[in-house]
Amino acid sequence: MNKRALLVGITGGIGAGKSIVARIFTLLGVPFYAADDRAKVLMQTDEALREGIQAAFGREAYTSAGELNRAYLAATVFHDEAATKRLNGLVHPAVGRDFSAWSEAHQAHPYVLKEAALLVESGSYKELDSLILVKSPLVVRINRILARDPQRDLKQINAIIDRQLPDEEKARFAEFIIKNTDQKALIPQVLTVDAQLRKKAAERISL
Ligand SMILES: CC(C)(COP(=O)(O)OP(=O)(O)OC[C@H]1O[C@@H](n2cnc3c(N)ncnc32)[C@H](O)[C@@H]1O)[C@@H](O)C(=O)NCCC(=O)NCCS
Ligand SMILES: Nc1ncnc2c1ncn2[C@@H]1O[C@H](COP(=O)(O)OP(=O)(O)OP(=O)(O)O)[C@@H](O)[C@H]1O
Repeated sequence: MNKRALLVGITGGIGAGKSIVARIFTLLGVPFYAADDRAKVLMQTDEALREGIQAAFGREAYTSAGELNRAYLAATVFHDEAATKRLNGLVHPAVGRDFSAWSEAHQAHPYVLKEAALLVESGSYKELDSLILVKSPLVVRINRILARDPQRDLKQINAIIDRQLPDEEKARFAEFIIKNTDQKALIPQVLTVDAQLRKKAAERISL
């Protein structure tokens, strides 16, 4: 008998709508781990990680007040594939450890959700039981990010897109696809996926 909560990933390219979809799951009572947000907290609070980031990217990676200098890091890494890889190599292991501890504390639920832009790229989807891909047309994503992130220009958004796998590649690893376009309502799609995941979790327990 396996009573462990299913580990479910939710991924998608920049601006696809992962966070908005994840918020609907949280309204259904599903525990939710926002890896991109946790990454920033860990970059701030994990001393070994801070030192690694400063050694790789210089003292400017943190402000004089000790805050993570996101604008500097974004400008430094996203236009440079090797630099992005170096940052990922420092941050992703710390996030992996943090997620393991978090998911251990939520075992009583049928399933938990881990949201991250890079679940496929980082290979961490292999440690999950299921993957949801949130998809939106590229032009819609770009316009949403231009509206959401005034600090980012089109050049930086395109650089970020270049650092991520295209949806067609990600879709090969996804069990569920949620389409976030103006043509398709999100809530019914989330309800369908939630019902299927609860069924999958219940079937595992009865095995
Ligand atoms: C470089 C940082 C500080 C820039 O912060 P900023 O607030 O400007 O951007 P934000 O984090 O909101 O990222 C914007 C979008 O870029 C994409 N993105 C973020 N990190 C990466 C990355 N390493 N590679 C490719 N795309 C990325 C995501 O779609 C994300 O939503 C930040 O993105 C970061 O710390 N990235 C490394 C951590 C990471 O890999 N996070 C993602 C998975 S855990
Ligand atoms: N269906 C929608 N209708 C209206 N606005 C939307 C819709 N989906 C997403 N948005 C808006 O588009 C922006 C991007 O969505 P969201 O932050 O959920 O994307 P994300 O995939 O989490 O992006 P990132 O990878 O950058 O974190 C947000 O401002 C969000 O409110």
